[in-house]
Parts: sequence; C-alpha cells; structure tokens
Amino acid sequence: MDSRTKGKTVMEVGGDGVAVITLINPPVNSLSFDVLYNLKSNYEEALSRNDVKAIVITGAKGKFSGGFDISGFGEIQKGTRKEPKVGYISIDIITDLLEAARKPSVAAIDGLALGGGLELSMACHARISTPGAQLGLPELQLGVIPGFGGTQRLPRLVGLTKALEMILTSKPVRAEEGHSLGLIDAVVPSAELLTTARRWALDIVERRKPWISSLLKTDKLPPLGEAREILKFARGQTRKQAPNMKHPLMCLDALETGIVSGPRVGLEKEAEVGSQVISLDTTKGLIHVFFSQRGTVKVPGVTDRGLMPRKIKKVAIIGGGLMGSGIATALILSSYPVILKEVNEKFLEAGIGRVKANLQSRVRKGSMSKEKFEKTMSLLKGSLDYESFRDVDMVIEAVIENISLKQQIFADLEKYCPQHCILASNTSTIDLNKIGERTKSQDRIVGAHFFSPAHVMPLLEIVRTNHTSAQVIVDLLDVGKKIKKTPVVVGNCTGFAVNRMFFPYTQAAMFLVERGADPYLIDSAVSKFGMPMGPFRLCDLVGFGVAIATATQFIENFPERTYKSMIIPLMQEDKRAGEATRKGFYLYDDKRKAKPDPELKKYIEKARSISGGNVDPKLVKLSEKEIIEMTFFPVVNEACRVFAEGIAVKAADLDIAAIMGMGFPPYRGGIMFWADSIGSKYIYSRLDEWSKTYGDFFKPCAFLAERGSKGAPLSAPVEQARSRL
Ligand SMILES: CCC[C@H](O)CC(=O)SCCNC(=O)CCNC(=O)[C@H](O)C(C)(C)COP(=O)([O-])OP(=O)([O-])OC[C@H]1O[C@@H](n2cnc3c(N)ncnc32)[C@H](O)[C@@H]1OP(=O)([O-])[O-]
Ligand SMILES: NC(=O)c1ccc[n+]([C@@H]2O[C@H](COP(=O)([O-])OP(=O)(O)OC[C@H]3O[C@@H](n4cnc5c(N)ncnc54)[C@H](O)[C@@H]3O)[C@@H](O)[C@H]2O)c1
Repeated sequence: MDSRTKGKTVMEVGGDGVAVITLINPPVNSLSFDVLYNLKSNYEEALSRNDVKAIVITGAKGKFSGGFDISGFGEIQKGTRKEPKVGYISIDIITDLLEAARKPSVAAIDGLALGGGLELSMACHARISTPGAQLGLPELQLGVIPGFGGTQRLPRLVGLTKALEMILTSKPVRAEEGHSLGLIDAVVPSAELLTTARRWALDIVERRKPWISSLLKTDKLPPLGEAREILKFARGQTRKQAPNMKHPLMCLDALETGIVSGPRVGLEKEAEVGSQVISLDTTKGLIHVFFSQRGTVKVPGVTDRGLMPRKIKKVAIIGGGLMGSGIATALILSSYPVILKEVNEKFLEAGIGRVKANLQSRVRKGSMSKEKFEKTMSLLKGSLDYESFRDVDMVIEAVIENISLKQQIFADLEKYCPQHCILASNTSTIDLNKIGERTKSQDRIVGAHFFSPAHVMPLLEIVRTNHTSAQVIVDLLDVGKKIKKTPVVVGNCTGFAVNRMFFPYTQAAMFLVERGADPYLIDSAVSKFGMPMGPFRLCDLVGFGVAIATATQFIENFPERTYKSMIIPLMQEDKRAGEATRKGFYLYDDKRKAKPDPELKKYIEKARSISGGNVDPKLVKLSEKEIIEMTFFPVVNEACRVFAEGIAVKAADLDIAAIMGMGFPPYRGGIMFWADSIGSKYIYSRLDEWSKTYGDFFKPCAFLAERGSKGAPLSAPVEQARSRL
C-alpha cells in the first residue's frame, strides 16, 4: 500500500462469475476516500467484464466496515482536503453505479457494519451477516448525519419508527435483530458467509431470489399523514434532548424530504445537509472527542515502550463504602474475582449489600438475568484480614480520606501482598507519595481515582507519581479498558486533573451569589450551556460534607487563589447538608424533585456580611453569557495550570477528563477545545479585568497570560505554541 494512501479494495473474480470486492483499511476498514474511489474503479471494471455476473462486497479480517473514515471530516474542516462534489459518493457512486447496476450486489457482513459501512450494504441487493454482527448508524454521535443514503434506505428497510430510533440513539442492533427487522436477509456462521453471499448473488441473477433496491421499497413506510406525525414527535423529543445541537434536526429534514418528495429528492437533501453539518462547531467538538477519547491510552514514554499488560487474575479492595462497593461492582461485572475487605462483619455485610443492590438494579431494569446476577455475585468474597491478599495482583484502597490510616494500610499491604502486586489508592486528594511513605514500594504505588458512582461513571484517572513504573500504568490502562472506563493518565497533585480543574467552578458560583447574582439563574444558565446540572444543584447532590472536605484541601494548597465562601458552612450548621437532608440550596420533596428555597437568601446575606463583600449591581444583572464566562473561565485558567505543570500530557486528555468526570458537554469538545474556540486572548482579557476588580481568584496564570497576550491556542503543545508566538 502506498504510504500516502489510506486503505484500498481488492477484487477477485471467481470461476462462478462472482466478483468479491474486499474493503481493506485496518483496523476497522473505514471508508476513506481512497477506499471509496478504489471501490468505484472495481465496480466499473466488474460491470464491464463479461465474466462477472454478480458482486459481493465484504471486509477484511472479520469486519465489514466501521463507516466513513472519520479523519476525513477533520481534513475537510481544516481545509487540507477538498470536499468532493455534493452527492458524488452517495448518489453518483453508491446509488447510480452500485444500486442501479445491471448486476446485483450482496453484502457479506462480519463483525460490524456501522455508519457508511451499513449504508453501503443497504445499497446492495441483499445482506448476509454472521451472528452477533453490529449494525448501526451512529453518525449523530459524531455530529454528522448518515450521508451515504442511510436517511433514505434505513426507513424503507426497517420502517420509519425503528429507523428513527436507530439514528437518533446511535445505538446499533445485533444481526439477529437486524434479521427480524428486515435489514439482514440471512444470518450464517462465519465460515459460510462468503459462500452463502456468492450463492445468493447468483440466485438473484437467476431470479431465484428477489432483486431488491432498498431505495425503491415502500412497503415498510407508513402513510404520509402518519409519517408526518411520527416525525413531528421525533422533532419535539430531539429539541428537548439536544437543544444545543442543530444536526439531529437537519438529519430529520433529510428523512422527511425523502418521505414527502421521494427518495431521489431525499438523497439530494441528505447530501446537501451532510455537507453543511461538517462545518458546525458542535461537529468539530464531537469529532475531536472521538479521537481524543481514543488518544488517552497513548502515553508518551509509557505506552510506546513495547510493554505488554500483565494478567490481573484477582483484585482486592479495601473499604466497602460508597466508592469501594462501586469499584467492586465494576470489576466483577467484567469478570474479575474480587476480595472486599472491611473493618468488621457489620460493615462488610453492608458493603457486599451495596454491591448486590447495584447489580439488583440491573436485574430490575431487565439488563441482567437472575443467573448472570448469581454468577457475577459469586466472584465477590468478603474478608476481615489480609490473609487472602497473598495471591492478589492488584489492591485498590478505598477507605476514608485519612492520611495516617492510608499510610498504615500501605505498609501492611507491602507485608502481605506478592511483590508484583499493584498497590492503588482511590484517594481524591491525598498526595500518593505521602501514602506510600512507609513502604519501599513506591514504584508500584499508583492512583486509581474513580468517580461516584464508580460502576456508572465512565472516567478513571490513573495517577502516577515520579516513581510509578511504566509497567504498572500499562497494567492499569488495560484494567481500565476491560472494565469499560476511559482512563486518563495524570500526574500527582491536589485534586489531580478533574477536581483541580473544577474547584474554581463552584467557588466562582459562590462568589457571584455573594455579590448579588441569583443562584437559580446561575444553575439555569449552566444547565442551558449543557452541563447535567448547575453548581448549586451539584453541591446538593454531592453533599456539603464532601464539598467542605474538598474545599479545605484547596484552601490549604492554593490559598492565593481560593475564594473562601461561608455559605455552605453556614447552611451545614443549620443541618442543611444537601439532597440527603432534603435541604440545601434547594428543597427536595419525596421524589427528590428540587425547588428553590426563599430562605436561602438569609444564608447568602450572612455569608456576605462575614466576607465583607458588597452587592455589585453589575453582577446582579449578569446575562447568561456572562454567567458562563465567569464560572467557566476560572476553570479554563486552572486547566491551563494543570497543563503547564505537566499534570496532563495532552490538552485533549483534559478535554476528556472534563467531559467524562464533570459532564462538560461533549459537543463543546471539552474544556480546552472550548476555550480555544473562544480564543485565549479574550479569555485572558476577561480574567485580567475581573482580577483587577474582584481579586486574585480570577488572576490569569502565567501560561494563560503568555498565550493569551499573543492569541496562541491553549491546547497546543508548548513547543508548537512557542513557534506560533
Ligand atoms: C459523508 C459520510 C457519511 C457517513 O454516513 C458518515 C460515517 O460513516 S461516520 C462514521 C460512522 N462510524 C462510527 O461512528 C463508528 C466509530 N467507531 C467505533 O464506534 C469504534 O471504533 C468501533 C466500534 C468500530 C471499534 O471499537 P474498538 O474495537 O473499541 O476500537 P477503537 O474504538 O479503539 O478503534 C480502533 C481504531 O480505529 C479507529 N477508528 C474506528 N472507527 C473509525 C472510523 N470510522 N474512521 C476512522 N478511524 C476509525 C479509532 O480511531 C482507533 O484508532 P487508533 O489509532 O487505534 O486509536
Ligand atoms: N465519595 C466520593 O464521591 C469519592 C469520589 C472519589 C474518591 N473518593 C475517595 O474514596 C475513598 C473512600 O471514600 P468513600 O466515599 O467510599 O468513603 P466511605 O466512608 O463511604 O467508605 C469508607 C469505608 O472504608 C472502611 N474502612 C475504614 N478503614 C478500613 C480498613 N482499615 N480496612 C477496611 N476498610 C476500612 C469503612 O468501614 C467504610 O466502609 C476516599 O479516599 C475518598 O476520598 C470518594
């Protein structure tokens, strides 16, 4: 393969007159422009050759295709590749050359057919698949729309309602379901895939099987009036669920056009919309997230050394509280045998009970069978001492946040665990070097920072000290992948990446409220921006105990830039500690529904008198845009410090940490990506101005000042930014 080209297709014509075209572009046979143009040439040849009667398309190495090569969108966005004429691939190649050909095509699908991959197969005249293959149109998740005819062919094959469900949720279906839906014509074992597909193609030629063009099917479409109602409902839902994104509605436009005006006009609309969405900011953000999420496992100096992950056969967890039980759940769900250690029988029982409850909730929701529940629970064993730790490969400590207790535990672990055993702590704030101070095992001490609830939240911060060995990080990255977390490797500091970046977020909100801003307007603006909830609602959810403990760490470690508000401590004195006590910034009813509390004013006023601040008329009347800037620019400022200190190796890792750890909206690309979309110069100038008026809490750090003064991107690696200065 030419090093400049990305992927290819090969065509082999058999003695039976079937040309088998194989998509080859490892690892997922994505449809790059090279693959698509090769496919076109193969088709032209196959159609012109007299010895070819029919065509089979398949993918190399057990995967049909993961869809259009996503990096192609990036090239178009950056202007490094010219976009082909609108509709060239979907209409000229896939529809007019392939589907309208006088020789039939059959798709032989192994493994997966996603996005453009499934769309290509839907233009074939039949689809044969192996069991378990995944079939889906996940384009909306990337900010684009199915652009190779999927908005037209999927509703015609599976019906409008199912097509909308598959497109709007981006969730694939398995081959078996695809078969019952009419998307797949036959499911056969892998070994029979190609022979069945060849025979099917010849049967079509000989009219023993129907020659079906998906685009011309109408039997699955509802009558026009009903279709319009279904689409109206889908639009309403989409507006509610994705209010800040345009592309899902644009996708519905293409679907509707096809139903109202016919598939050809629909294809044209799809091509037009497909081209427009590529330049949306939300699309740029989502594509950045796709690659950044996969990039977190690439750690320079660690994963490029040829180290292989060691097999972790057994894990021990110390502490079966909120976090320990969640971590145990995540591990047994991925088939790791786990020992859970507690201080006494009562606490052990409670810890095991929490794991059980986590799994039982799956059984109730129907996502886990009773047998699977029993099998999974059987992987968990309780313990009150370290005797059973003698053959564990990894320990995760999750006891209360107390340095001397953790130090004692790690000293004990060194005595009982085998020498190769990884010693991880789930501490949120304590310096890992201090935790390991009483051991000689600093090279195998690492942070495994999960987020609550640990069996649900997708992020795992892997915290390395200067002593943690590369092998230990490689091992933990592998465990992270196996338990379906997105791991981000970060350095050792107070709060690591996520908590550290976001501590100014709550503090900024407290500052604004003390100076006269309305907390409920702040929460509303932040939710509209795309966070799952605002800072006050979040404090209530986390509980004031945790909020105070975390704030104490930051006040101690970063006193010069911590805004010390008394609002939360004052409320806690009155036994208002958040949602758990039914009173915090909001009042909660039996169904945990939050409603504003007029009494809150009292605490705000008292806190204001303690801090000596005044109501600022400008801050009373902040617009939503100003609220977002004043709460998130301090987060950007801290993210810059984290990046400049090397706590994160890449700015993109901070983007993923913010999205997966704090719920920062993915379509904004993450905290640093979002900051760069606004511009470092503007962010710097705003923070600089506020710091002069309101104090050092807002003061831009040296890194931001340097880049902001020149307008250099914040996410560029240090050398690259310098070269642009
Ligand atoms: C006009 C166009 C119209 C069309 O309708 C649009 C589309 O089709 S949009 C597309 C619609 N399709 C989708 O949205 C599917 C997106 N892909 C996926 O969901 C998962 O990758 C998949 C399930 C396929 C495999 O999961 P897994 O086994 O856990 O593996 P993994 O996830 O770790 O990926 C392994 C490597 O493959 C890479 N790569 C993967 N796909 C693509 C791609 N399409 N392109 C390029 N690269 C791709 C990925 O970056 C990674 O690279 P690296 O350098 O090793 O880091
Ligand atoms: N709560 C969160 O949101 C969160 C998030 C990330 C990390 N963390 C960190 O996770 C750790 C645990 O937090 P948590 O919220 O689960 O606390 P928790 O109080 O719910 O649980 C701690 C458990 O540890 C047990 N324990 C204490 N000493 C022990 C010992 N010597 N051996 C065995 N068990 C012992 C206690 O009995 C208790 O059940 C802390 O370091 C915390 O900072 C917490």
